[in-house]
Amino acid sequence: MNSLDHLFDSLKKAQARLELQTRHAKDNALRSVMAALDNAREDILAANRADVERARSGGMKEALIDRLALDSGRITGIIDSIDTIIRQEDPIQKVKAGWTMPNGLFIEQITVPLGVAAIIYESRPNVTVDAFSLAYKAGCAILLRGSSAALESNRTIVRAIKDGLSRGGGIADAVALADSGSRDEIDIILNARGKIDVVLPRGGKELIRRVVENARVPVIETGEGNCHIYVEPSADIGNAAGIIENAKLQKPGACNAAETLLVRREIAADLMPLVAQRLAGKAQLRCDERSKAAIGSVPAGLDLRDADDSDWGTEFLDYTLAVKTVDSLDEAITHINTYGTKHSEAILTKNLDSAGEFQRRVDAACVYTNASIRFTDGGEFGFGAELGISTQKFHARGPMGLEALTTIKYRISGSGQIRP
Ligand SMILES: NC(=O)C1=CN([C@@H]2O[C@H](COP(=O)(O)OP(=O)(O)OC[C@H]3O[C@@H](n4cnc5c(N)ncnc54)[C@H](OP(=O)(O)O)[C@@H]3O)[C@@H](O)[C@H]2O)C=CC1
Ligand SMILES: N[C@@H](CCC(=O)OP(=O)(O)O)C(=O)O
Repeated sequence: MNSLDHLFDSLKKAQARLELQTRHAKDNALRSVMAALDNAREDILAANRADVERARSGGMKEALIDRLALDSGRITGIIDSIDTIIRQEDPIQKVKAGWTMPNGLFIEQITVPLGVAAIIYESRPNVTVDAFSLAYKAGCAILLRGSSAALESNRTIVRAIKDGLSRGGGIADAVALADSGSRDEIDIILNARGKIDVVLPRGGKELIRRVVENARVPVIETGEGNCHIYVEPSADIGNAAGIIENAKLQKPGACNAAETLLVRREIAADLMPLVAQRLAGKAQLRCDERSKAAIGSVPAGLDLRDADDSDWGTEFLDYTLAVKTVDSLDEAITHINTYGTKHSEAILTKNLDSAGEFQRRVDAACVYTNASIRFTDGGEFGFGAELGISTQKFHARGPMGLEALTTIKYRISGSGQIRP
């Protein structure tokens, strides 16, 4: 018996009941959770302030504090995302395909919940609500293991969720928080074969390595985002500068922020001065020799450094952008396929052939033409929320919403057939 066994048991029992709930019952329970979170707003903010203070005094950098910190507006956004999930179709018991065999057997492929899920995630309190809401709607019980940096926020949020479920006729045991703050519980989760049906690690390299090397339960990996923007000679310079600024500055601590800009030689002298101007005083540029020269006179406040080779493989998660000049589309694609993490990649171009080649050859979950890679997000894709962004290829890829929490079952109806 380990410290989480009682949770595994109650989650399993709760999941068996949840799987049989109608859409109406699940949506009512989720509506009640919305109200409970709204009622708990001040408590959540107070708990979050304590987490933020602790994180700040522990030296967490500001881009990551921004991920952890809540304010009333963010709480409203979190509550609204539940409403979007409520409005989504029930993903369970959907007939995906059906056919009759020559012997009269009627075979249907129907969607069913994955079962009991566990998610290990970063210091983002919104994920606590997003992961729970998606799981509940998909008929999955969920064990939440958020970062110890967000412990107080998560405890308060999960208390409110359970309260909402109880008041709304839902199944409060379908959600649990692993809250010892110790990483020992992660090892217990990874070994919970037969108790946990799937583990979703959502975080950086070290977490993913530990999970992949030690898990005895099925895993859907998410991964770090070393994401690129590649600008072709035909790109609209004004649009390109706006997209680069957005992809770097809008949320630099997010996995879908841009880390390296690849600029084609022919456009470097036009684009780089504009990029330098837009990022001066806001981000550090780490340029190779040619992109540095293309900036010309350095605008006031620009933090300009020389790039070194280790920058191409670095996810800065900060106000830092590496810049490299490339001579061809092929060089850009090769660079991305060498250093990228198969997350989100963009080409900015008016040339449809280049766009097509980029989208076919770049090996990533999300490939964009002429848009910011910051859109890689379940909410932005219309899923209401996300469990994370899968950067591997099995079961789910890219932002994972309700469908990622389902699998299929074959339902076969006969009239006495036996196999000859
Ligand atoms: N693709 C995607 O969907 C996402 C990717 N990311 C990536 O995650 C990274 C940023 O997240 P970050 O804040 O660093 O989160 P971390 O990877 O540091 O932490 C995430 C969770 O994993 C735990 N953890 C971290 N390292 C280990 C380890 N070695 N063994 C066991 N558990 C561990 C943490 O526990 P604790 O802190 O409590 O010890 C926390 O609960 C970036 O690389 C980003 O790109 C982030 C979110 C989504
Ligand atoms: N999809 C999210 C980013 C994914 C995510 O959570 O990343 P991270 O900020 O690294 O924890 C968003 O667009 O904000």
